[in-house]
Amino acid sequence: MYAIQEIPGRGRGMIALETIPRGTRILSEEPIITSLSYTRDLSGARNSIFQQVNALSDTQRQAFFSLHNIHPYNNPLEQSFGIFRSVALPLEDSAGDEMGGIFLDGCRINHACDNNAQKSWNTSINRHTVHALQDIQKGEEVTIYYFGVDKIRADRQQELQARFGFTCTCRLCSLPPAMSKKSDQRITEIRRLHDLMEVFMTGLNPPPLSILRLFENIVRLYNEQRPGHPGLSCTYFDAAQVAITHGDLARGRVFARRAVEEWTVSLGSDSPSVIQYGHLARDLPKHVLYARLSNMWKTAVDDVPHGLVDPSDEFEDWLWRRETRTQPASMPSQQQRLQLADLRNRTTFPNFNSLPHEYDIDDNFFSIVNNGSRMGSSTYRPRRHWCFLAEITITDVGYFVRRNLHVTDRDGETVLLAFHTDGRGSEMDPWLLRQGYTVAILYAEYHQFAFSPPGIRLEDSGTIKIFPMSLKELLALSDRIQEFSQLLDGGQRRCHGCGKTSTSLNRCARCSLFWYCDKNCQTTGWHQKGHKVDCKQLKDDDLRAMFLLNWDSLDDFVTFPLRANIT
Ligand SMILES: C[S@@+](CC[C@H](N)C(=O)[O-])C[C@H]1O[C@@H](n2cnc3c(N)ncnc32)[C@H](O)[C@@H]1O
Repeated sequence: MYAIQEIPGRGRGMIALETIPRGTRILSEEPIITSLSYTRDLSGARNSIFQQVNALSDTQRQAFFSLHNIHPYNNPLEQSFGIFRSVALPLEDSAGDEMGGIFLDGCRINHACDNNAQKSWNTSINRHTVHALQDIQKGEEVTIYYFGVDKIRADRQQELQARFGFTCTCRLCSLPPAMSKKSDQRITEIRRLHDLMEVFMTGLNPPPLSILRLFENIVRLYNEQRPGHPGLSCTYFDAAQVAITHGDLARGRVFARRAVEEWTVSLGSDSPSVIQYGHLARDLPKHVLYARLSNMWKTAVDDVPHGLVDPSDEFEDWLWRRETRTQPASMPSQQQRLQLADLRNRTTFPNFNSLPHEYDIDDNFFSIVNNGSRMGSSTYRPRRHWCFLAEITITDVGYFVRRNLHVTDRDGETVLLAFHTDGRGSEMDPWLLRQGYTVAILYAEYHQFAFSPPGIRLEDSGTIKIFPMSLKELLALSDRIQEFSQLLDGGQRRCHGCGKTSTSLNRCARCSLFWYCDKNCQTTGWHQKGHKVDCKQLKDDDLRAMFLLNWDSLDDFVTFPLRANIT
């Protein structure tokens, strides 16, 4: 499959003698010399290596002494140690201790930052393996990545020079500056998301949707960096764990299978990861983490929506629990304009994870003006109004510089709401800053804080309103308004007292949103159907305006008090 050959400017290297398909095991090799870490016992390691060299056959010893050595030496003992330090590859002994080893072919493989093969020590078979990460063409050099994690170009160059004595000229290192910068940005972003994940994971009950979003972004960045990136397997596996800890066996199985597929390609079907997790993917309900944190995402293993094929955009939407994309808002018809807002409408009242990201132009919320190109001087403006609704769950998250709250949306996602307003939150009525009350934030955006998980950075106190009721109560009120206040076909409405529909009902003189046949029905509505409470709440002009505003068309931004914006 391969030959070890001289390659101009790189010493010797491994060349494919035929096309090697992705996932092929190119090499499976035992070490001829091993040593524990020499930093602990330098002279012991040096002597042990030299003894092993002397015990090799003549052919092997000759092959060993022809290996690459970047260290100066005066005698065969120093030479042996220099070679070992220059080219040894990591392995584990049977006790799990980390060691280094010499592999006559494995140690000939050169580095590329966009390597086409993956090296690994396989503890199931005690061999060093190399697998093709992509199809490798006949005559192409087989390359591996000398580091453990992705690094930006400058760091790679500096470390390859310092540790291995060469300047890398691979495709990734030779990209034009703009593309190289983009690649570095992706690598930095992947690292940042991994760090963020660590922060999340140390929390007591990390918000699962936010974590899933993190993994989704990491997978996207890996794929943009290069398809089949070896980091994908662990990310899919982490996503599987999040799904199953919340009872979602269907997605857990898809993620686990993807992880196992990627590991099979890069490590082989006999690798410990594939053996252990392949079994897990087949028997998820028995996993120790199953529903460990909650059962809020409960699904059975086969609960994949009917008709969805993997891969397809719809399948990915389902898998990553993406809010289904809504149609861009168009001008509402006269009939629609007469409709009262439904606070359960997810386009107008999105949950946290469906909010536009502050640096993203989301077609659902923004449209381009000036007809210019996206890169040019054109600007964007919201195409509709939207409002984030969430219940205050913690009122005193750090009081020192500004007021910070924790709020929870209707999907159970808890996020930080940080007051970056002029008064840093002091302009809020303290009586309203209570656990269990509901915040409404106009034009809220998904903000990535530097030192805490994503949340909402509130800049304008005119865009927030707190209603003294729980989110559940607010949504229930919205449901009643949908049922009893909407104009039905033929100009009818439904009586809130007796439920009959008619064209000649009288409306409540106080709130003007509920309709009744007569005094009797109004008394029934007031005392038996809760209108006494609703009507009192609806005295707040802003609450009434939430239902009356035409959210679908935007002439100008609106702020609280909203009443002024109702025509
Ligand atoms: C493990 S050895 C690889 C085999 C080596 N080329 C040989 O002739 O035995 C590592 C050394 O190979 C060379 N090397 C590896 N990757 C290289 C690359 N992309 N460009 C230039 N030299 C490289 C460097 O001298 C490095 O110290």
